[in-house]
Amino acid sequence: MEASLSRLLTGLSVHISRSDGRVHLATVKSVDGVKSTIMVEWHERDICRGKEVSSSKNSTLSICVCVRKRPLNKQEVNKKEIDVVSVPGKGAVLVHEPKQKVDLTKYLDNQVFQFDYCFDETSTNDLVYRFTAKPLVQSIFEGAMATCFAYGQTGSGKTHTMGGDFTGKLQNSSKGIYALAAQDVFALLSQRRYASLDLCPYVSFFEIYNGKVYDLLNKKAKLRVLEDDRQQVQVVGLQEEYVSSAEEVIKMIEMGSTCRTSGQTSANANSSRSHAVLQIALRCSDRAKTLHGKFSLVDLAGNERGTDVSCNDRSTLVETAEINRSLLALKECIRSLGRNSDHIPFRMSTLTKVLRDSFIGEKSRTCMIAMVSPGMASCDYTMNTLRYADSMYDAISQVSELEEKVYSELQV
Ligand SMILES: Nc1ncnc2c1ncn2[C@@H]1O[C@H](COP(=O)(O)OP(=O)(O)OP(=O)(O)O)[C@@H](O)[C@H]1O
Repeated sequence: MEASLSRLLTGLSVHISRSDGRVHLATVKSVDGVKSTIMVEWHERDICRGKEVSSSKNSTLSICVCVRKRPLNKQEVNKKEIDVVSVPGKGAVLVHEPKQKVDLTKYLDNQVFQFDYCFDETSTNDLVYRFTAKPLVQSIFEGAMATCFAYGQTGSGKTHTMGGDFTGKLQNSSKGIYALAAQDVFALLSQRRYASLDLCPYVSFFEIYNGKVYDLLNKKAKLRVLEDDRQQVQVVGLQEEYVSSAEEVIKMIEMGSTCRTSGQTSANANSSRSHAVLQIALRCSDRAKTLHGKFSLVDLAGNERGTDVSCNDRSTLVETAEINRSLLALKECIRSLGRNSDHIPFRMSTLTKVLRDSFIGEKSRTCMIAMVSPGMASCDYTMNTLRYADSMYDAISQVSELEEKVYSELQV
């Protein structure tokens, strides 16, 4: 993990603020993952200066787009699949796309994409969490509506990243972003600076399948989505349970995930056709339980459905159309958010409707983690995933430099 972290950050240019107000452009020289510190160097009146500073400050960015590459799995290794994805560092990802010239000679077309962060196959969930969802947890204590999406083709690692590891039907959720976020919510709740807010955490967990909402904490009850005349969207009857520990949240995730997959012929195939949404809401302890901040963590449906036109039975076509619509709507909403547009097209799909809070207001914070499979057989899907993420990254005009996001708040 330390090696990955170091590769990700070393060489980056960062702005550091001195206590007297001066700001220097410095370079990250090394990273100490154990002490959570980084060594930075800068030039001051031609003299090279260095300082070890804490890297634990949070980002202030409103939208962050990242890529995570999973390792080749056993099957791919057995089939001697070629790894066509490289993550050289500094937010870049390369796809070595196999192509053929008119004279039939084969060659690799190297496609380069740039994102906020790219995580290679050695990166742990913990590392991915630190750079993606962790800064959003703090933001909900400051009143934000935060959302973290896992996007990608079936089998690319969305559930592994969000929900933790599955062995058969058993799930170990404690290592997924859902659980890591829940643990941090409870850690922050006990901090003195937030204790005075008297906030209570509540959890809901639901899935959206074919444009319908099902409550995963209430026996998969089918729920209606209504919008009132003040444009407030309500999922009528959604169970929202008070939680007193991260362990309780983990139990709910495991229970809800079982409910999500039970009764289906193929658990994985089903999960890839629905969007799962875990929400952690912080409410004031007043009578009305006023909403203070909310974190929505979304494990999206597999995006390959949207491009796969080979299957034409009716239910699959309906599913495909719905997934297409919702992923397109999501892209448009995030692009509009990134451009600070007045119009957010959240009514385009049930997914964006129920997440309306996430796309409006100044306090909205979003993170998209695009998962890619490394094998050559997945190359087209990988390219589609990266193009989708790239169109969001591209649209985020107010995105500041990578170094500013991570370090500009550092005080030396
Ligand atoms: N980064 C990773 N490191 C190790 N194993 C991984 C990683 N990502 C995914 N896997 C493994 O790959 C398999 C498929 O991953 P996962 O179920 O998370 O994919 P998915 O994108 O959620 O698929 P679906 O859309 O079908 O739900 C799982 O066995 C998972 O444990």
